Amino acid sequence: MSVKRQTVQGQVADDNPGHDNQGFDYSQSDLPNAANSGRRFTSTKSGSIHLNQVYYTWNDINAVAKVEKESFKLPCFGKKSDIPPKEPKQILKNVSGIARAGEILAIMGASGAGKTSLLNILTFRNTSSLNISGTRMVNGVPIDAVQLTLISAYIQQDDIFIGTLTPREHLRFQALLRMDKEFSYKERMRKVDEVIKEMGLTGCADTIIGIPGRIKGLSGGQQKRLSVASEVLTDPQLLICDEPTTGLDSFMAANLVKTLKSLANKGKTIICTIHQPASDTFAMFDKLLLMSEGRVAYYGDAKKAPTYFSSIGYPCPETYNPADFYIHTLAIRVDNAEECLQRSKAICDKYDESDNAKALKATAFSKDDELSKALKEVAKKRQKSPYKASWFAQFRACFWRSSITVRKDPLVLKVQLIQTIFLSLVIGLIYFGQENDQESIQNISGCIFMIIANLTFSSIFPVTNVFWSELPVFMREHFNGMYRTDTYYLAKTFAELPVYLILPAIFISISYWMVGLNDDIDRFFIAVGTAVLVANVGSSFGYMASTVTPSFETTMALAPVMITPFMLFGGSFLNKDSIPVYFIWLKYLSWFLYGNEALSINQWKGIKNITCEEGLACIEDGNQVLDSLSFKEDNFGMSLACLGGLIVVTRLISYGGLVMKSRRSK
Ligand SMILES: Nc1ncnc2c1ncn2[C@@H]1O[C@H](COP(=O)(O)OP(=O)(O)OP(=O)(O)O)[C@@H](O)[C@H]1O
Repeated sequence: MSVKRQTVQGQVADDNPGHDNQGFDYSQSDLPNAANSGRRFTSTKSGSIHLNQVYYTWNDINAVAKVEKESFKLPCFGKKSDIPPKEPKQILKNVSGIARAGEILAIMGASGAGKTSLLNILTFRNTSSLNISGTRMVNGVPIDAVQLTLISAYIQQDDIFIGTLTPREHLRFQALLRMDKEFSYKERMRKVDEVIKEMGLTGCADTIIGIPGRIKGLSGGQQKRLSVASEVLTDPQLLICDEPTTGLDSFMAANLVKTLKSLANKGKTIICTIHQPASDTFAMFDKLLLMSEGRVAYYGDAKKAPTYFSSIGYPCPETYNPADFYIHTLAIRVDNAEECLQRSKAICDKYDESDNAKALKATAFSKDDELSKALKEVAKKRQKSPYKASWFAQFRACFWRSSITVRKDPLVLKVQLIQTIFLSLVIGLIYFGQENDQESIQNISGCIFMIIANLTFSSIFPVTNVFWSELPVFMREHFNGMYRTDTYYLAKTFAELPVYLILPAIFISISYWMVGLNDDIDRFFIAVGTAVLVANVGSSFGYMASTVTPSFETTMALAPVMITPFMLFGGSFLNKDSIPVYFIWLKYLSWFLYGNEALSINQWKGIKNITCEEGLACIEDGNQVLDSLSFKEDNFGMSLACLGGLIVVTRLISYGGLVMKSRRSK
């Protein structure tokens, strides 16, 4: 059979290698060359490029794990000695392949074959620990990480969403931030509706996505389709999926691959790694790249793989799922490693000599200077600012999404509201109906401490929970250039503000009158204002503790330890003037102290004639109460200002922590 083969600079040569080429053949008209007529790509002012067809090729990819020089200290001399470096490990060896428009290429192999490493290299992600050589080209143009992101979408294995949104809300948010500036709001919303239909999400478009273990929502298959839908919104011509069917049952997996197939049929180029697909799923793949021990064991037409394996002495039994057969044949079993390694080597050597490998090597594109220039120009723009939406548009979209979370996440509003009402009633009942007498002095002091402690704890822990559950979403979206850290953080702060205004107000409104605190209405409103400030210091402290610690567990372990000194030096357990000199700095950071001082002044200022039983040493008026606590009336304004200052400082530290977290993830 005559095979038309693409040669360097786009000339076509007739080639008859003597037997059927087992994998693929390209004719010149198949490949998007500069010589082809018509527009091959379009670029927009806002920094996007759209290729009509994407052919992604990679040639002779070699990857070697970087060897870190280790050293140890000799125990007696404290001198560092070098340990001889380990042998560098070759992860990938001369891996070549091509993913072409209109097809799904499946990358398969046993565990440890090198699939993830290859996908990481193809997507320019997580490769800092590898030394890489070889070329990666799109339509014959060598590309870098930024250029690849201009024309491709990467669907990661784990689906990460804000679980309180519905798919429609999620897609709207994506459309607002990821579609080009040229699209109007109406067009974006129309596109969202189109994608919902295209991805088969109509039935669940307005169902909550769900949070595992907390809120029941979409099935695994629906979530995966939503991940694909989020990427399809921007109409990328190349879709790279990391194990899209993992965690799905065979029916859902087949459904998902069907969706990918329909995208391929529209001219998109699809690459996916896949773990042991069922036979009906496998049948939908166009091309197959089988890997073993970091080498290519087969590249070519998926349907022709059985013939190829038969021709090299490994016929797939008729009743066997071909995918299982290839993986078993190429797997390195621990109990029989030597034989498996030899078999893997023999199969990969045979592939290297095969017509497929030769045809792949000979495939070349004519130089497309125009595309190369356009990619460079657009990438340069994107490097300057990766964001498609303006600062204000980012803020608006993030604010909109955070407001939905505030409204719908039970942890943010419902649970906190119930908690607030319950705790304020408990405090109200414990300290119910205080009179203007000697006993009330101690009781009110305890009540004020309880109010501050409750406002603090009920603000810190919900913030911490929500922050850590949202962090992966923020990391991924920020990494993908959807929004800046400051817009996200500011929008979130403003969206949550009503919660930290309303809940402390409810708390004080209930407990204040039950306890019988100062009945001057102005004093009540001042107490509400002070409580709002304390609750906001609490929530800001929650953000700070979360952003400066490395994990949720660490935050939960350290937050109480961090709060305790501020609580101890809050003026309730230890008189303000008795704080040891070496801890004095802590009192200036204690919102317990500022809150206590402000609420105590608000309560006792101007109170005369506190009832006293005859013959006992009594505190006679409010001023004496304040003196006994070492609080000064003049400090009232300063205490409120310090609470405000603490909010600003802790928010700024939290922002810094978030910036550091987002930088580390890159
Ligand atoms: N940075 C690295 N340093 C050292 N070894 C590495 C590194 N990255 C990958 N490897 C090794 O390379 C081999 C291939 O790993 P890779 O994760 O690519 O395999 P895989 O086919 O994706 O496997 P799985 O299906 O189990 O995820 C493994 O033996 C792995 O331990």
